[in-house]
Amino acid sequence: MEASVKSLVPAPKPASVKALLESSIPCGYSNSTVLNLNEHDNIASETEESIPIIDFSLLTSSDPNRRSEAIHQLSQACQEWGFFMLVNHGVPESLMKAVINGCDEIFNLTVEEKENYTTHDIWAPIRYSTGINGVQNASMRRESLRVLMHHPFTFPNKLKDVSDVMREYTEITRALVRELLKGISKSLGLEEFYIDKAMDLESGYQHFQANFYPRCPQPELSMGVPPHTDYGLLTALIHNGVVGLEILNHGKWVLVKPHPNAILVNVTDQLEILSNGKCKSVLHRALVNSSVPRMSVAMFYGPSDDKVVGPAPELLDMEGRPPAFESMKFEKYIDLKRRNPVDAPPFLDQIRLHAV
Ligand SMILES: O=C(O)CCC(=O)C(=O)O
Ligand SMILES: [Fe+2]
Repeated sequence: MEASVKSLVPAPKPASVKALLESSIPCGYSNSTVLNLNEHDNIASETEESIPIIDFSLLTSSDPNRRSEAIHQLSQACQEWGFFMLVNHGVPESLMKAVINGCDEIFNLTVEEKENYTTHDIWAPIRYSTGINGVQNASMRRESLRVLMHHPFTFPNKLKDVSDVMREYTEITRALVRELLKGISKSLGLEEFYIDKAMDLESGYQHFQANFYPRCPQPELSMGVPPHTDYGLLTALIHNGVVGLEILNHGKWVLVKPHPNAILVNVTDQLEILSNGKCKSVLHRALVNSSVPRMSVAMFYGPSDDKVVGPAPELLDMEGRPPAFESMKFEKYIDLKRRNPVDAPPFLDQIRLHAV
């Protein structure tokens, strides 16, 4: 999650991984106000469909037929799943590994160092937190560090050994996401730079977030992150090969299986709004397990805070449909969404004007 929901209790001192594991916060916390324990039910079976795969090299192909086929697949993925695995993306495997390995340095910082980055200010360029907004209970068992990478690049000096790796990863994935948004614009019948220009992506934000999910002796009673959608336009995620992410598809939770060297991309709230509900910002959650800690790195991309986001007028004209969402400044959206209680219906549904 980029920005976070309103605190339910005052933020505790930041917990180290070890402290978290040994913490008095029980792993299974049966009276959690946030976690619906039945959420562990309704899992898709192994044989059910899996997340679409998009070949990035085809999206940028000079062969117009291959490109339009790839754009069609991208459109299906964004509209039916809201998630896809991106392969042949050109990000070197060694760089992806270095990013994940670099997270060890982040989570091995001392409690005092982490404390320097602990703040309730969701606009802070560097923000360390445990759980969500400092609320730690059985449904939010994770540590995370979120950093503004664009712009400016604010990766902590303290972590200078991994800073160059993170900068390289920031730039390469930024170009990748802008290319994807060209494909998505085209798939919506818009000019290929439509989203880039309308959202002024040059001045938009890119946040890095490293997540650490410690082991939990009773994973069935707990969760790393409860069901949520992300705020911006797109999110790109890599992880340390340990499964745990689940996405909601046709009412069933689908476990994301590792796909070698793939980057998992998901549509987020502002893209659903801009596309007038065609692209879907889908609920997802992270589970914990009893044997191996899990790590993930999310890159969040979005417009600048002062951008007013609403359904694209050109799309409404083209399709003769009314707007499915109200328009508002992105900073207002963030503020309202973070005040939405974790167990309330997704905020996006609350500003929906009618079903698409
Ligand atoms: O760790 C994961 O797999 C997902 C994290 C996530 O959804 C988020 O930070 O918004
Ligand atoms: Fe997320």
